[in-house]
Amino acid sequence: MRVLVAGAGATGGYFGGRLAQAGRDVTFLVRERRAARLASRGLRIRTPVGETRLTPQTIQSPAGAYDVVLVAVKSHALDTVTASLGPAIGGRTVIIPLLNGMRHLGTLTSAFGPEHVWGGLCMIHGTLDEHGDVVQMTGLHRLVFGPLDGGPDDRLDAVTTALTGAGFDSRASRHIVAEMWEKWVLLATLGAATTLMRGAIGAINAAPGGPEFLRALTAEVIAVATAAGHPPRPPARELLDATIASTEPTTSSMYRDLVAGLPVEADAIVGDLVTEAGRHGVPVPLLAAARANLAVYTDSRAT
Ligand SMILES: NC(=O)C1=CN([C@@H]2O[C@H](COP(=O)(O)OP(=O)(O)OC[C@H]3O[C@@H](n4cnc5c(N)ncnc54)[C@H](OP(=O)(O)O)[C@@H]3O)[C@@H](O)[C@H]2O)C=CC1
Ligand SMILES: CC(C)(CO)C(=O)C(=O)O
Repeated sequence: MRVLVAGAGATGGYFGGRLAQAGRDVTFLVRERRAARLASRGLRIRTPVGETRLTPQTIQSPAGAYDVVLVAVKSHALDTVTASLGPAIGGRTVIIPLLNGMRHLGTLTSAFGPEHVWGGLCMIHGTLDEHGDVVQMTGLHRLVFGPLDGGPDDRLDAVTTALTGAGFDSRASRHIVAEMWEKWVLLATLGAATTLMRGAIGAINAAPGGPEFLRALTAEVIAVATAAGHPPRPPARELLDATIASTEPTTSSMYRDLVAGLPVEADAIVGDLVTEAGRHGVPVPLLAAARANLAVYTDSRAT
């Protein structure tokens, strides 16, 4: 199976790199500067247990169809990458986005049709270092994917074979929309809390009023997801409760971006939940404050 990974950043570089390392036919769709960096340094992946260096196949525009396209760009790059993907999409191509939030499903489905777009999510604490090398900061590395309607799909077995057994946790799901919402709830809580408080979950829990703040924010996010028809199921609730109670320096990719002065996915991760809350009449003062905080940050970057 030919796999195209659009974006060779923290997530695309990690999961695409691991697939390539496992001998899968992987090509990265990258822009000029990233292509030059990958050509000179290779794709280096640093993990808590060691470092790998690969020589990745890269292209700057697709010239033919792929069987699987993993979309691994930030939400602000989605329109541009979507516009460039056309030639990569053949009759049976499956597009699996790794983006956080849900809005990208609409963008991809409008551009390519529902028959091509599956759901997907990844769990990793990843970043790029000053050399552009991929850094997996903890042992977490999970990929989940599946048809949006959960129904049978004659491409599922081949896609599953292509994306599993490559040195990270990976599985197909018949409930991918529920799993994406559950991940969104977790990530929005983490992202809103850490960016608003400018600190990790452990530091927030050590602050006076910090645990109460985290519990109140979590309750808001769960209330929105529940009103939208996607209440997190018990295992997701348990993970969320454990995450917000943590004393560890747990952060989110949005927090790491903010601290680095990079653009943040404010609308896709937090803003859309506030909009959803408004639609259902759910009061979300803390989430709204997190959205305002991110808007101030975004405006300050522009000036
Ligand atoms: N990092 C993490 O820990 C996690 C991130 N996520 C989610 O995954 C998604 C991707 O995030 P992440 O991998 O961290 O982001 P990164 O910023 O690390 O990587 C995104 C990559 O996309 C590339 N890109 C942007 N526009 C284009 C384009 N038009 N064509 C080709 N490549 C392009 C950028 O390359 P260039 O160098 O050219 O700018 C960059 O390398 C986000 O939605 C994020 O929320 C999910 C789980 C964990
Ligand atoms: C849930 C978490 C923290 C890990 O995958 C994440 O998705 C992120 O940091 O963007």
